Amino acid sequence: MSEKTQLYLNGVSRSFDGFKAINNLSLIIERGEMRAVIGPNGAGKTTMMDIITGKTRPDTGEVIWGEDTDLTKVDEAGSARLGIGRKFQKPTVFETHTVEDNLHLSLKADRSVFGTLFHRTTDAERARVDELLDLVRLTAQRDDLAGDLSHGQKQWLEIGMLLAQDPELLLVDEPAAGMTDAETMRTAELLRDIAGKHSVVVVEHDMEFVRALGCKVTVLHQGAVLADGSLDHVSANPEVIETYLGR
Ligand SMILES: Nc1ncnc2c1ncn2[C@@H]1O[C@H](COP(=O)(O)OP(=O)(O)OP(=O)(O)O)[C@@H](O)[C@H]1O
Repeated sequence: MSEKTQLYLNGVSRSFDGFKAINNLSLIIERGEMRAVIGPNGAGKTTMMDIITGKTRPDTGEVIWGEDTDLTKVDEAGSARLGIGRKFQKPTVFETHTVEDNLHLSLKADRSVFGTLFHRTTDAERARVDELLDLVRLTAQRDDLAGDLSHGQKQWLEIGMLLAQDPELLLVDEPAAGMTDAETMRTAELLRDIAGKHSVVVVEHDMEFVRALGCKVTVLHQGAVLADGSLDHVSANPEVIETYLGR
């Protein structure tokens, strides 16, 4: 494993009632890399993310974080503490709080309740919130209630809330689902801005969006890697066309 490796999956399998949802899956994500994961329904994309975050234990195989941390021994809270942030498909923001307060609350999330109650916002925290607002394209909406944002804006806010925790890896599940075309393209730009500083793994079905991400693509099928490389490279693969793109 090289020093650049952030996440290493080797020979990972997981069955549910005899059905192999993940079947000898191997994958390496480098530090700062963005990777798109595509594949038909039931290919194992969600199960793969469940295994990375410690929600699901693999039956066999290695899941290593950084140099030598065994993620198969860690639960979801533990993986979050290690620096793995996960964005589920449905946005979960504090609807009755402003956009800005949502970000402040996320910065403080690792404090005890007592600490949060008596905490005074520091200049450094204010600067960090400004930076996050800018990054997630919500500076103009900072005083709006999160509940009043569009679906796409809520997704960006939640990405900002995860970034407030400064994760080393961000797992993002179908961010473009339900977005307008313009929001979809802005989301791709946003994720491109985040990559480099953070590793980003994006599960997605929208091929226009995947193209806009401009990153390496991994095609999952029946719980294993069917192909990987550039979108053009995997799109020309006859097996990928047969099992996924040609449908
Ligand atoms: N907890 C579980 N119990 C039983 N079967 C499960 C469980 N989790 C996943 N599976 C099965 O494992 C297979 C892979 O599912 P998974 O959700 O990982 O696929 P996916 O690639 O994310 O699909 P989609 O694109 O539809 O979200 C499916 O056949 C699913 O029914």
